[in-house]
This record gives sequence, structure tokens and C-alpha cells, in this order.
Amino acid sequence: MPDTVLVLNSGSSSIKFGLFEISAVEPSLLCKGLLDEHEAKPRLVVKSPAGEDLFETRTEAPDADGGHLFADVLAFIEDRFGEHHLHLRAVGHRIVHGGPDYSGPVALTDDVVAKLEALTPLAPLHQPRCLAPIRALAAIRPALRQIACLDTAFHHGLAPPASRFAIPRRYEERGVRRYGFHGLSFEYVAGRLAEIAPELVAKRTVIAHLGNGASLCALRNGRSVDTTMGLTPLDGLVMGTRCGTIDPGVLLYLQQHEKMSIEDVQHLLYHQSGLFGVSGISADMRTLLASGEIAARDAVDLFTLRAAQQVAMMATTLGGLDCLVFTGGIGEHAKEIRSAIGERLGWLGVRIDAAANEEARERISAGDSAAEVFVIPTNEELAIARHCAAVLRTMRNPAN
Ligand SMILES: Nc1ncnc2c1ncn2[C@@H]1O[C@H](COP(=O)(O)OP(=O)(O)O)[C@@H](O)[C@H]1O
Ligand SMILES: CC(=O)OP(=O)(O)O
Ligand SMILES: [Mg+2]
Repeated sequence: MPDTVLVLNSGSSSIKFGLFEISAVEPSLLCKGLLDEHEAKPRLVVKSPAGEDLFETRTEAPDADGGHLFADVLAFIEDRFGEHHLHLRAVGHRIVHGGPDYSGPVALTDDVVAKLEALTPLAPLHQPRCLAPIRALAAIRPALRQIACLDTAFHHGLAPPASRFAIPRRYEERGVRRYGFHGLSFEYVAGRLAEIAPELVAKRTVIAHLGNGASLCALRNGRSVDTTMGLTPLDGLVMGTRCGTIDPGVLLYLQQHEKMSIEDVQHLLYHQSGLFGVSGISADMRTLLASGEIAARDAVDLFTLRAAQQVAMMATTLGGLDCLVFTGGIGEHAKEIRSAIGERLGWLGVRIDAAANEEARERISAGDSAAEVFVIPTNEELAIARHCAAVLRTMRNPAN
């Protein structure tokens, strides 16, 4: 009976899932899908690994969340794959904030869920969306094992000064420091880079995860040594609706002079800022690139300027730049953004080959570039499936 895991990836602008068989060393995808929340009645779409449509359903409940819809996913899987006698061993979840405690995946218990829930103020856009399916699945399948894979775990070894904020030390002792996020994506992409170009593993690498949420990671020997997100996933790059790095005085100004409440400021920074706030048009890079409006161009310009500035910042931590990798929805698909960032980094010797970039080839750097530049599609779901398979193996063979 083949063992499987169901993986849920709840991001800020999408909820994706994948069913993986884990009998072999490398998990293999059986079906995948997403929850499309862009319409009034969220739509659940299930596809084959090759992308053919298998199943579609819409929720009737106006305030249904991912939790409810994953009951439908489970029902679909049992119906479709039941005849193959698949054994669902666990559900693996991407959890955005893991706090200071976790350097790897963790089996979910009530205590762990409570601990993760307590981190909600540090990731209000994500944590409730990540935790809702856990509760919904626990209610309908109390015996089903659930495993959390934390976005913060990859950065667990981050040390001062990179991890430190310049505020009194007592706050650092209470956990106020840079945690970093998008760790599952960085881990997957770093692994793929090691397959494509093993000679670069020990070199100075920056991975740019540019999606609805966006952050950079500086890596040496496959490990995170710096990253642009901080205590929360607000810091760093300009994002779909998040501000990224900002003068903290702006927050004081908004409260003192604009008389905004803390809740209003939080809403402004997480939901109304970034590409959406600057353009006044959309948080979606596709829409902005297609728009003829000056405000859309302004938002895109700020996005690429900040991205290039912060690549240079990561390069400073590394003492140079040998390799730059683009990933995430924007990094993988928006050639205009890759070339604009590449141009802004020309002073560092970065040169992108126009034809390779146009075709989104794996390696897009020009022959005379001082740094190799790659486009590597991320796969957070596979990273989660690998972790779950490893956790299940350890449970079976505790001596390993
Ligand atoms: N072909 C494309 N061209 C430009 N931007 C794209 C393209 N496809 C996706 N994107 C952008 O990618 C972003 C979403 O990234 P993604 O990584 O899928 O999001 P999430 O962070 O929710 O996982 C959106 O801004 C979207 O416009
Ligand atoms: C951490 C984060 O920003 O995630 P996402 O890109 O899914 O919003
Ligand atoms: Mg994402």
C-alpha cells in the first residue's frame, strides 16, 4: 500500500496543495491544486502533475476558509485514489512564523498549535490562514498526523550582527530579532542550485524570492547568513500589499499626527501598502506591467530599485556576489523585472543575457557577467513533502 502525504501551502495570495507518494526516497507528485479566492465564491481546482484538470468545486459558504475547503480536498483524494489503497500517513503544512524554537519540522500537537497561534501578531496576514486548515482537519480526522514545516526554520542559524536590531538588548533577549521567512522556498531553490551548479555552493549566493510576499536570502554553503525579512514578514522588499523597509518614524507619525490606531497602522502596512499602495491600481505585478498608468510604473520602479539595493546589502554581508537566483511568481515569470534589477546591479558586474532572459532559461547571465544569474522555479510543496517523509522515517526508525 503506497504511503502518501498531503501538503498544504497557505501563502498570502494563494493556497496551494499537493498529494505526494513518499514510498521512494524522493516524494513524487500524484496531484496538485489551488484554492482560487479571487472570485466571490472561492474555487478549488485539482490538477494532475502534468496540469490537466481533474476536479473543481466552489464553496457556497460566504466566509469559508481554507480549512473548510481542505475537507473537500480530502474527500476528492479518498474518492479518486481510494481504489489504489493509498495510505495517507500525514498532512504537512507550511507555517510562516515558527518563532525562536524550531530549526526543523515539528509534529503538531495542541501545545504546538497554541504556540504557533501565539505568534499571530507577528504574521497577521499568514498565521491564521496557516492554522485554520490544521483545526479543520483535526476536527474531521482526529487520528491523522499533522506536521508543521516552518518558514523561519531555514534561518534558525542566523546570528548577530545580521539577526540584530539596533534597539536595547533586553528586547533581543525577549525574542525581538530578525527571524526571516520564505525558508522552504530558499531551501528548495538552494538544493536545486546545488544540482545545477555544484561549484557555486561554497560561493556567495543571493536568492531573490519575488512573489506576492518577497524577500532575499544571502547564502554560503547552502545556509542562510542574512535575509531581508525581520521579526515579521513586513520588512525588506516592496511586496504586493506590504511596505517593506520603512523609516520607523513613519509609524510614529501615523499614530501621532494622523491619529491612526495600532490596528489601522497594521492594516495599512500589511494590506494597503506595497505595489498596491503606490500604484493605487493593483497588488498584482502582471496588472501593473500591462498598465499604461504612470502610477503603475512608479510602483514597479520602486520595486526594482529596492530589490537591487537590498541585493547589494546581502552582497555586503557575503563580501561579494557570485550567484543571483530569481524565483517566486514574479522572479520566475516577469522578465522585465529580472532585467531591470540586473541593470541596476550592473555596477556590481551583473550582466543578464537578453535572449536567455526572454526565454526564462535556467541560466540567464551573459558570458561576461561577474555573477552567474539563474531562474529556478520554487517548489515549497516538495520541500514540505521531503520534510514530512523524513519525519515519518524517523518515527518508524527512531535510531536513525
Ligand atoms: N507571467 C507573469 N508576469 C509577471 N508577474 C507574474 C506572472 N505570473 C505571476 N506573476 C506575479 O507573481 C506574483 C504572485 O507570486 P506567487 O509566488 O505566485 O505568490 P504567493 O506569494 O502567493 O505564493 C503576483 O504579483 C503575480 O502578478
Ligand atoms: C512569508 C511570506 O511573505 O509569504 P508569502 O509570499 O506567501 O506571502
Ligand atoms: Mg508564496
